[in-house]
Order: sequence, then structure tokens, then C-alpha cells
Amino acid sequence: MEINEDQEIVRKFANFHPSVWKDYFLEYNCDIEALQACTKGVEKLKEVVRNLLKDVQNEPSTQLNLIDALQRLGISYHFEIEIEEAMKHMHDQEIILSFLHDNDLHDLALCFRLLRNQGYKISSDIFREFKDEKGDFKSSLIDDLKGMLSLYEAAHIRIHGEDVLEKALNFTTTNLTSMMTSSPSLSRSPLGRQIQHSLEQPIHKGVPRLEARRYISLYQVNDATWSDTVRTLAKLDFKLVQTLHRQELSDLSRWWKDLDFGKELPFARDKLVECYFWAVGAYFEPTYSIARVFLSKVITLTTIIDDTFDVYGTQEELLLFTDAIQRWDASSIDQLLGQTYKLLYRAILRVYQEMKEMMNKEGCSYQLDYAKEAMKDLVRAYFVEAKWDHEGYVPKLEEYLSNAVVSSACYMIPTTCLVGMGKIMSKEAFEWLRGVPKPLRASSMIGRLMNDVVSHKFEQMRGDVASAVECYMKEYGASEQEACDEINKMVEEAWKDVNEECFTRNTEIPRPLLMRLVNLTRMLHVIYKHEDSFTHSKTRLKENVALLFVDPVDP
Ligand SMILES: CC(C)=CCC/C(C)=C/CC/C(C)=C/COP(=O)(O)OP(=O)(O)O
Repeated sequence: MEINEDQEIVRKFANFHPSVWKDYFLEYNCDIEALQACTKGVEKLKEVVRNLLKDVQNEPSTQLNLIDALQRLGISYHFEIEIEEAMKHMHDQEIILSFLHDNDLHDLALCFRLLRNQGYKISSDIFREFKDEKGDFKSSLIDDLKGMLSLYEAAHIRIHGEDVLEKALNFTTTNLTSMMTSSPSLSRSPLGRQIQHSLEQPIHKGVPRLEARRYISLYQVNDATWSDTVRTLAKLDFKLVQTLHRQELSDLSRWWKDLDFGKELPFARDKLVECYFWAVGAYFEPTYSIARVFLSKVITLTTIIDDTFDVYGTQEELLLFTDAIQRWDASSIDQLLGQTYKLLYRAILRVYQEMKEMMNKEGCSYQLDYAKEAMKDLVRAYFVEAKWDHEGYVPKLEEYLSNAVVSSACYMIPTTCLVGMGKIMSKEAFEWLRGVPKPLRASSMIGRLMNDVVSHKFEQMRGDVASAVECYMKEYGASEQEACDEINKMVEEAWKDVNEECFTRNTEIPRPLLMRLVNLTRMLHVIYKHEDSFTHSKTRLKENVALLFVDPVDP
């Protein structure tokens, strides 16, 4: 921030593109009759699938493939109890060993992935049987495309020290990629299309709702007696959930329009729809509607706060704003310099207050206290960054990261995400998060590092604080490429922490909490894997938003 000769403040300019969606979602009138017909259809088919799950109880391979289809098509949330029971049985009876005995790589790898998904610590040693005497995966496996694909998908849930899965991932990635490039007929086939998609987006790192939407289109009715039924249910259910999402987006658009930030805060990104997409990535299920709407509002406001710190504010203004946030009290509004800050501050307080009133009725108002503390921490971390920026200070990587994991908002968002999820998110659950457990720190590292790799050039151009890339380059005398390669390795290691803590521990932590952490990490992967598609949301992210909230699912 500079002062010019006329003693005026010269503010930075980020040149963000305008809102992609403008008022597109503001009005929404759904066809009530069609909706009622859809609801009836879903209820009927849910019963059919429930019976199917019972019918296949003694056919492990069929049962496994059915559960996989339900999960990938985005409808397993209707059958959580049945699936939990089935997987428990499969685990307790060590059914996986029969797949090993039959040398069936597809079912074996699928069973491994689904058991870990459910939180069972299954040893990856079972895959050693597929190696030759030199310790390499047998070359005969290359002909088993379905098996290789399953192994590739399973290998993404690897944890530290699982060399066999590390090798499996290399082996399957190399061979699947080369098969796809050498065989045009394969790449046109249904299996080829699935392989292509998996190479770009493995299931484990994908955002469930987005992957379900894609899988519904990729899914082929096959000889399994149930495949037509589950596909029809998936399409109807997607339509129904999409209607709810459209309604929520419409309500949020009204809230956003009424705030009228465009005039007073023109420097900031207008990302309401993208922030809602983020929240849907954490939980798409109808039951989490209230939580989802609150989270969307908080992420949208956070984007504005971030831009206020990165682009707009002076040291003095930001210090006062940081201080006011720490007080969290309407009377602090008078200490703020300018309408911009007052408007923003008022909006923040109101969003949390309204949610507190709602949660009071459910006996969960304590959840807001944790959410507020997380927001206070975030704003303090933003201030540290702004100070470093002002002083031109480039910290050592470790010092940078200790603040940057907080300033990524990746501590604040998971905490806020739990508000409104019900009493299962107890004080103990929030305390656990507040203690920054390993998977939270790892998830945050993934977000911060991936974000820095793809956005550091753009942010340096507008004169932002040094990112992990610059810190690494300075500290180790490395080139930009070397820094990015090392940082990408750190991201892979952090994923192993997330996997270890969320999929292989017998813990007291509620599964819905762990799954929110995992889903939010998946979202970071999807948003930042190629570019900063959150900031530059006119291409990839626009397509993804359209897939979930605009395009009808194929007839
Ligand atoms: C940074 C990160 C991993 C964010 C993911 C979590 C998230 C949805 C945060 C809220 C919105 C936000 C501030 C996005 C990052 O902007 P930015 O790219 O300008 O972030 P920066 O200023 O911290 O680099």
C-alpha cells in the first residue's frame, strides 16, 4: 500500500474477473408436480434397492459391486445402515481372503478400497501376492484392465510405509496410460472412457457429488440384474437433490443481492456460487441443508475478507478490523475506518447471530462459539501476512507455513462446516478440531501448498506476500521448478496423513466429521490440481458448477 503525492491512498488492484453467474440463480420456480412424481419414484426404488441388498447378502462379489455402484452413483447415503452392516460382515468374516484365493484382482482391490472407505484397517500386504520374484507387479496383470483399474483406485488410499501400494500406483498409472495411448478402440469403449476419467480424477481424490454426476453419465447398464434399477434411482435422486440445491442457491443469491457489496467493495471477488459449490463438496445431502447454507455464507464473506487484506486494506485499517473481529461486538463498528469495513463487519456479525438463534432452538449454540473462534484465528493470520507483505519480509518455509496453514482458511472451514450438523457434533468434537489434529493440519497443508503452486505467479505480479514457492526458493536456493516439485511431494505425503487418520484408525471421532475433512481435502485437490480455478472460475469451475446446478441429468 502506498501514499501518493496528494497524500491519497493508492490501493492495489487485483483485476479479478466479474461474477460468472451474476443473477442466474436468483429466481427459481420448480415444477411441483414433476417434483412430487420424482419423490414418489425415488421412494419406490429405494425399497427395491433395499431388498436387492438383502438378496445379495450371500454373494460377496455381487454385494461388493452393488455397493460400489451405489456409492459412485451418489445414492449410498440412503442405505448407510445396510452398507455398514454388509461391510462389517465382510470384514469380520475376512471375505477379502476368498478374492485373494481366487486371484481376482478386481474384486480384491475393490474390497480393499471399500473396507478402508468404511474405516477398516486392512493390510495392503494382500497385494504382494501379485508380485513376481523380483518384487515387481507381474506383467501378466497388464491384460486384466478391470483389475488394474481397481488396483489403481485402491492405491490412492495408501498410508505411510505402504511401498506395495506406492509401486501399485506407479505400475497401474504407467500401464493404463500406455494402453490408452496405444489403443484407440479401447479409448472409445465404455471401459476406456472410465480409465481415461480415473487417470484424470481418481475416485478417492474426487468430490463425491461431482463424481456421481459424471458417473451417472459414464455408467453402462450391464448384465447385473440390478444395474438398470440403480441407474434409474441415481438419475431421479440427482434430479431431486439438484432441485433442492437450486432452491438454496436462489435463497443465497437473494441474501447476496440484498447485501449489495458490489458498490462498496468492488475490489473483491464475487464468488457466491463458487462458494456454494465448495459447501456442496463438503456435504450434498438434503439433511445438511441448514449447515450448507451457513457454510456458503461464511466462505463467501471469507473471500471478501481475504481480498480486503490482500488487495484493499492499509495497515492501519486492517489492524482496526482485526481488532474488531477479536472483540466480535456490534459496538466495535465505530472504530472501523470507512464504509467498506463497516458493511463487511455488520454482515459477518449478522450471519453468525442468525445461525446462533437457529442453533439455540436445537441446543447447539455452543457450535457458534467454536466457529467464531476459528474466524478470529483466521483474521489474525491474515493480519500477519499483511504485515509481512508491508515489511517485504520473506520468512523461512517453516515460519511461513505455521501461519499459512491458518490463513488458508483450511482450519476455519472444517470447524464452520460442522455447525448445524446436529448434536453429533458435540463440544468434544469441536475441541478435537481446535487442537489441530494431524488430518486437519495435513488437509490444510494440501490446500495451502497446492494453492501456492498454482497461484504464486499471479499473486506475485499483484505484489502479494511471498508464497511457499518463494520461501522454498529463497531458503534452499532452488529454482521455481525444483521448489514446485518438492512442494508437490509434500502434498502427497500429507494425503497419507489424511488417509491414515481418517481411514485406518479405530477412533471415537464421529465418522461424519472425518468425512467432512476428507471431502474438504478432495475439494482442494479438485480446485487447485491444474490452476487456481476458484479465482479464475470462468472455465473448469464454471463447467463443474453447471454440471451440478444447471444441466439436467441425461434422460
Ligand atoms: C487458500 C486456500 C487453500 C483456500 C481454500 C479454502 C477456502 C474456500 C477459502 C475461502 C475463500 C478463499 C479465501 C480462497 C482463497 O483465495 P486466495 O487464493 O486468494 O487465497 P490466499 O490469499 O490465501 O492465497
